Amino acid sequence: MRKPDPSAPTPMMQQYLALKSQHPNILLFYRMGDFYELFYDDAKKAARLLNITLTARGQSGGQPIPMAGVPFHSVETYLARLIKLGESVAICEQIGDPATSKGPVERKVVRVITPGTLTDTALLADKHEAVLLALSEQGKGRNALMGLAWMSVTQGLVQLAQCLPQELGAWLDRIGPSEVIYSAAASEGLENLLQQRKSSGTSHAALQTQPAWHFEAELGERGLKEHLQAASLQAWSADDLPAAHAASAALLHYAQHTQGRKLQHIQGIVVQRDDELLHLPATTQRNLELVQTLRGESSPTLFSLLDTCATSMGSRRLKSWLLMPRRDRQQAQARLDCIAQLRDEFAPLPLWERLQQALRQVADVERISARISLEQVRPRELVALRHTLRHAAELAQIALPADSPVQRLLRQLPPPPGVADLLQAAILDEPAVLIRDGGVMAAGFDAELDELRGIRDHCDDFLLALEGRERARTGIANLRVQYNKVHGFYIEVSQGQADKVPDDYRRRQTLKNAERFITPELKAFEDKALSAQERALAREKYLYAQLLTQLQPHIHALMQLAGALAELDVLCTLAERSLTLGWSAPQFSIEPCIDIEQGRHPVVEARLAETTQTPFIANDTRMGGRTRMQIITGPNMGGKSTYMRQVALIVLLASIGSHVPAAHCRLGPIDGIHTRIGAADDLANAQSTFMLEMTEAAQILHTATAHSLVLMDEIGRGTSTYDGLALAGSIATHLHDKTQAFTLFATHYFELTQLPASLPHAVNMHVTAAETGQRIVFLHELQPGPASRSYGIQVARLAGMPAALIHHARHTLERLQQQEQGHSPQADLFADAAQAGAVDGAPASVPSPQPASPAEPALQELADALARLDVDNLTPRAALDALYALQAMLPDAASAR
Ligand SMILES: Nc1ncnc2c1ncn2[C@@H]1O[C@H](COP(=O)(O)OP(=O)(O)OP(=O)(O)O)[C@@H](O)[C@H]1O
Repeated sequence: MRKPDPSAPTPMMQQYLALKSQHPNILLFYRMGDFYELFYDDAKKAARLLNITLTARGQSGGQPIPMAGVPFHSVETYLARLIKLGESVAICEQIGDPATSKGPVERKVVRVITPGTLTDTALLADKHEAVLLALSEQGKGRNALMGLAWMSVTQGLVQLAQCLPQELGAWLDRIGPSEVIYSAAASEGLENLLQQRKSSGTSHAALQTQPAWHFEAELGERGLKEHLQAASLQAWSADDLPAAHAASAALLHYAQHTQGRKLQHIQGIVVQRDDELLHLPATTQRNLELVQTLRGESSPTLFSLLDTCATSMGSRRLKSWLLMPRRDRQQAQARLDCIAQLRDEFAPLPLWERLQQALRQVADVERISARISLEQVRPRELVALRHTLRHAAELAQIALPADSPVQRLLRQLPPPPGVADLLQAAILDEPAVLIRDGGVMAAGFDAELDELRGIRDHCDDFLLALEGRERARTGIANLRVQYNKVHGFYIEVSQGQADKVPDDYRRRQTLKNAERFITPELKAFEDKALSAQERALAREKYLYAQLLTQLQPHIHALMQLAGALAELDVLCTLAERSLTLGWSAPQFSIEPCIDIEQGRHPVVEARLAETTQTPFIANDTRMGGRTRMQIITGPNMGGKSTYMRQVALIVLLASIGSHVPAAHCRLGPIDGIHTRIGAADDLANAQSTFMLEMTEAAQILHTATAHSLVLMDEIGRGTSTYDGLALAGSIATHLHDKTQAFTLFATHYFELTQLPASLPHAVNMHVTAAETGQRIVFLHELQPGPASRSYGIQVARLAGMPAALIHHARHTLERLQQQEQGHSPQADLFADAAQAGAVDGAPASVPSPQPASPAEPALQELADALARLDVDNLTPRAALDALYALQAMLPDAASAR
């Protein structure tokens, strides 16, 4: 006999390795009793990521096998951490019976959890959509085309797009996927782009490659048709998109693979086209703090201010409206029409409030429906669904004028008939958390279950009744029906009475003083009773599965209902926000314009109201016609950034069909909002602040059009004054002459205020401040014309700089200003450029100083005299005298008088 090889893997390890080979790139959680164990490299990685102990089990090739494990009852916490880190996990369960297994228990990977395919309540935040995106590539060089297909598994809507490779970044910003899958044979360009976005922190999406053959256009088209049960995709305008079809092939395959089943709940496809959506690059999303603050927090943001939604479905929908606004105004106008009606009284409450009260009772129908389809739904979710269906039916009954905008939405609310009744009949009002434990199905739903439960619950009653009947039948007064673990149920009769038992009594056991019998009736009861508990549980599980099957045909209708509820919720929210925050409905025009009266920054306004209770100063914005560019100057802290952002936010809010924080707003066509505001150092990507600044500015110059809104905040400050000034001037001129975008250009370079002299569509604006003594008060009012001076030193003083330092800085400033008055090339930089008509907007090179005019020494004298004046200590009389004296010093004093 051959001796077993001690280094050969054990049967269990063989099983593990076979399973692991099917999931080579992700962590395999291998169930062993009360633990999930990980082995080899998986164990090392998990130990590092989860901070759990790395141990060893057995040996392989003479080496100990690394092992790490997590208890099964707390697995969700560990999974959540891994998913957050972008990892994917295959869950392998024991599916065989350990009692009857020879060798290792049969095991199977029952689900794969990945960042983009989450459906689990415990792993998925209520207000967050986990989006899976598949990317395919078609053609090469000038014919290259990217195909995109994406979905949230809990939403059941596949979205498709095609774009040029250079447009992919904008799409990735727009979609914000949690996970991206692409071909293992992807081009270097695609691989680099994805990796670079990840390493620079632009995207946190997990990246997964899939075999190239998963990206088959024909396969994708067929898959979509199957899901939609349609002969063609023409009705969705999605029939001629081979690259997107190829991506959807991989998308559907991957999603189904992770869920371990076909996705029944895919209810539609939407084709997104670049020219139909507003451009909102990642930088804009970040700079405008739409859903995240610059510090990465979730509040205060525009979304956090808006989101008073009654349901999570509404919150998710609102977020997607904010991040994917459309260019055409039809959709926005339709929403505005709804909001107008929702703001109306619907005695005794405004309509929005009446509806929102009902919506507060509504559960997350979208996710519940998806989980029904994936057979993951929990009993209590079904109870919540039942309640929701009743509320939806009531909402649908609200009498509104026929064909009014809200009525059209309400018409989509009647729930699929019969579903609420079925759920009512099938599920207990307060079922157990998991079907695993039983106690879920309602009484009266299934006769067999009722009987099994009856036996279990009424065992004692039955035995007492039987005892009574048998005593009467036999005439044996001390006959007793009893039970013990060894012999089960029996009828005990004392030895003296044993001869009175009827013929159907079978002897079970003879004791010294008694005989024990069983009857056919008692035997049948025993069979039922002993297994009633187990069988009741098995029956419940069976019935629950049957119920889910019965619900499958209604998924489509439930998903539609979810969509209507979500939309209604967002519209009610926008109506409420507009009333609470004092917003007004924007008007759309076909003429290019951004015309805002009394505009406010909604988030800064809310914060001011909360913290200091100071009012926000509203400002007007008039662009269009002649004016395309505002050069904005003014002191630090004056409100330049706030003003520029408020214009962008108002434009965005109007584009999604919301009211806006302004007294009045008229808006022409807008195709994108581009921003270049401040720069957080991109250390991770080893890009200098200045490099990043220029990269972002370059992107804007390439993508913005005459219909874009561009915000440029202090461009050029990351380099030397002359470089920065020259670049800032050139960029402004390019935006004015070439791009012709609506541009808000804030700058600290006073020289740039000379640009409007040569740029006919540019105007100077400044934020105001007042100085009292050495103090400065920011008025935050936007006024025409350039700022007269900056207040850097006053702001530094406000910031708490030491008094001595401020004093020193004042002196240095005075000296510098005096020198500049003598011979400053900077002051003339743009005047010169303007006169020379600077080619392509580039300011002319630094000009040589002009020959001194004969008046200059006299002016210098005058300036010196002015500087010497101690204005604070002058009496009114002395001040008047000083004024006369100064005037007399003017070179042509005589003519001046
Ligand atoms: N219109 C306004 N009404 C009331 N307060 C305002 C207004 N605009 C700005 N503020 C307040 O002033 C602060 C500074 O504004 P902001 O950052 O826009 O100034 P800035 O001119 O861009 O400054 P810097 O040039 O230093 O970047 C804001 O945080 C806000 O509290």
